[in-house]
Amino acid sequence: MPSLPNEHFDIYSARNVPDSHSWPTEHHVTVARDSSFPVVDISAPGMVVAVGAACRSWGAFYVTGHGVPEDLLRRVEAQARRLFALPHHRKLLAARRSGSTSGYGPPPLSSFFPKLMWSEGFTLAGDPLDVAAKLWQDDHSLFCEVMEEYGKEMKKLANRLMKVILLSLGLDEEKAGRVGPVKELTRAPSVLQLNSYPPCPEPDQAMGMAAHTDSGFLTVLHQSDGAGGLQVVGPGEGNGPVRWIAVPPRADAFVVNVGDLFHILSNGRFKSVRHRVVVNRGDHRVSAAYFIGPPADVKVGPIRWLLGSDQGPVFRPVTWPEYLGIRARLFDKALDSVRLPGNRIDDD
Ligand SMILES: O=C(O)CCC(=O)C(=O)O
Ligand SMILES: [Fe+2]
Repeated sequence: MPSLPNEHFDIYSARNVPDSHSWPTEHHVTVARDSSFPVVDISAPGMVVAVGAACRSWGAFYVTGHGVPEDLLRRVEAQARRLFALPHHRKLLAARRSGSTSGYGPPPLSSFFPKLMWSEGFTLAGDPLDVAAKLWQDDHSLFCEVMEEYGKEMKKLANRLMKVILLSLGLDEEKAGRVGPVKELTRAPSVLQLNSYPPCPEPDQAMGMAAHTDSGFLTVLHQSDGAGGLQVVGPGEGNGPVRWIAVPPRADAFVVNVGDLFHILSNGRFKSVRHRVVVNRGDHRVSAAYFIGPPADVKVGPIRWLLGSDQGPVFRPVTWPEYLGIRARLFDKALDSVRLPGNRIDDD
């Protein structure tokens, strides 16, 4: 594991980027702002169509009108910063163990890359106390309260978003409520990933988080104010060079990403968005990514109401853990490996 103490290089006090963290330059291609990156106010009339269009073309959008109190966002960020400010040896007390999702360590996707990333994270899967009690003996109640409150708000928002997105696929209210994996969302695990990207003396050489798609249904991401760093691949991938588009922080918005399981559920209609994080010289960025997915025992396949005589299922059904197992072996070839032969995706 890259975070073993004897291999530890402290990215918080680094004066240069060592070879272990130096990424080849093809990882730093074209970056542009794109004013057509979708912004959807989910409290506004007519937003169902806008959400659907965003999921099809970008697989990501800013969501505003979400109702999550600003004050809670500030408290989450403050607690995340307090966590990352702990000395490395203390953080290691909550190190992510193999076979477990929770805990401290490099980004979970690190094992797929030969170079180390300029970030670290805490994964809170289930009760935040499991992690917090290892770090603070008496002083964890505020951290836990804030993360639990945030988890509840995120679950509410997630359910709302899932419903809207299903309506955008043309399902009526009754059918949207009957889609198996979605109906079961209330017993789905909550997974919150807190990420820390310290300032980097040579940002062009380092990588905050390498390009990937998320595995679940949706990710709801809050990023701290400042220089930003999140980039997504814009529409039109496959026709010419990849266009990495910056998605800077907005105080009034979360970024929503469509993940691989929603790509499967929508039978390929929605794009599972490739994204990455670059770092900067002056700003210590933190983010909180809330992952929404089905309970472990629920199989996810294309929604049957989306299938017809001219459109068969493009993917075979998989559970989330099964899919994570496939990703652990194949990483970005995982979706292809659950694709059924002979069916293709219609591009809208
Ligand atoms: O920090 C960010 O903006 C993105 C984090 C992310 O992509 C992830 O945790 O999967
Ligand atoms: Fe991600």
